Amino acid sequence: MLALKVEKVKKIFPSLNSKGQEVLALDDISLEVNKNEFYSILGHSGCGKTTLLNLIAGFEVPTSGRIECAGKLVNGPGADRSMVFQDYALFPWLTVYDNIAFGLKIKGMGSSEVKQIVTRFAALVGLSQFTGHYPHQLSGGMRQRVSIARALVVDPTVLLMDEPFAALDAQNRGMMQAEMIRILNEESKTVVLVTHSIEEAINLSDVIVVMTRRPGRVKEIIRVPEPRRMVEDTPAYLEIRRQIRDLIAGEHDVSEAV
Ligand SMILES: Nc1ncnc2c1ncn2[C@@H]1O[C@H](COP(=O)(O)OP(=O)(O)OP(=O)(O)O)[C@@H](O)[C@H]1O
Repeated sequence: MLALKVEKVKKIFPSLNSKGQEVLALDDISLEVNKNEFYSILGHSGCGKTTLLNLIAGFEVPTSGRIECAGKLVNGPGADRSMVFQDYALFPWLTVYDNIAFGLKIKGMGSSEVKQIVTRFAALVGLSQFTGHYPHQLSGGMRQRVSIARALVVDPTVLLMDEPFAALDAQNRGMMQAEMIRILNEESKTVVLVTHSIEEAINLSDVIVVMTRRPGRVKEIIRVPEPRRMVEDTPAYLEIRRQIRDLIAGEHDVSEAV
């Protein structure tokens, strides 16, 4: 079953400068993401990865083409798509409990049901002991777990993640990748992740989309042979990493505008 369909999407941004040049950010992007598949988007800086996520989230509108989530046309933000941001975007004045509960309360859910769901997801991300803490009392990795729990409680059709672990040091980053695999094993989800890390994409994904430089187009779609079970430094791992590195390195640095 298709969770997400991106069909021939183009995005042109109006000029930000006095020269009046519009920016063709994305061109002819088509993707079909099945339920419970994990997609990663890789590509050079400025190729439109965040723009693609923002279009799927409904924060931006495509110039042409269409996006469907579970068969429904995306025409604005919705609870069927939640986003995890690099900078966590937590509410600093709310406790971990209230940050996680936020989307449920907005839906008007009663407090006993909210408590049941928040307790379950706080445990899922390993924060049961910290529900009374405020974000400033947590490490970066813990804040990102709150952000992931907050995104998951509303049971989105698609979880969108924009470089969620980029602000973490290498050790925490590795830990969060392992956590993500554990969470997805317990709570199957359709995910679209934007990352700059080839290794992160290989470790987490079923499918890796390599984009061209701007205007961002789909350059190659690669299926990971053993999703979430690839062992680093084995020949299969090194081969897929080489393939992706070559694809990205093969993109020349030419700026284009329309
Ligand atoms: N609101 C906007 N108005 C004008 N141009 C924009 C806007 N948002 C993005 N762009 C341009 O669109 C292109 C794609 O930007 P985007 O942030 O999606 O790239 P990215 O691949 O996510 O980059 P990075 O990896 O550096 O985060 C860039 O040239 C950017 O300057």
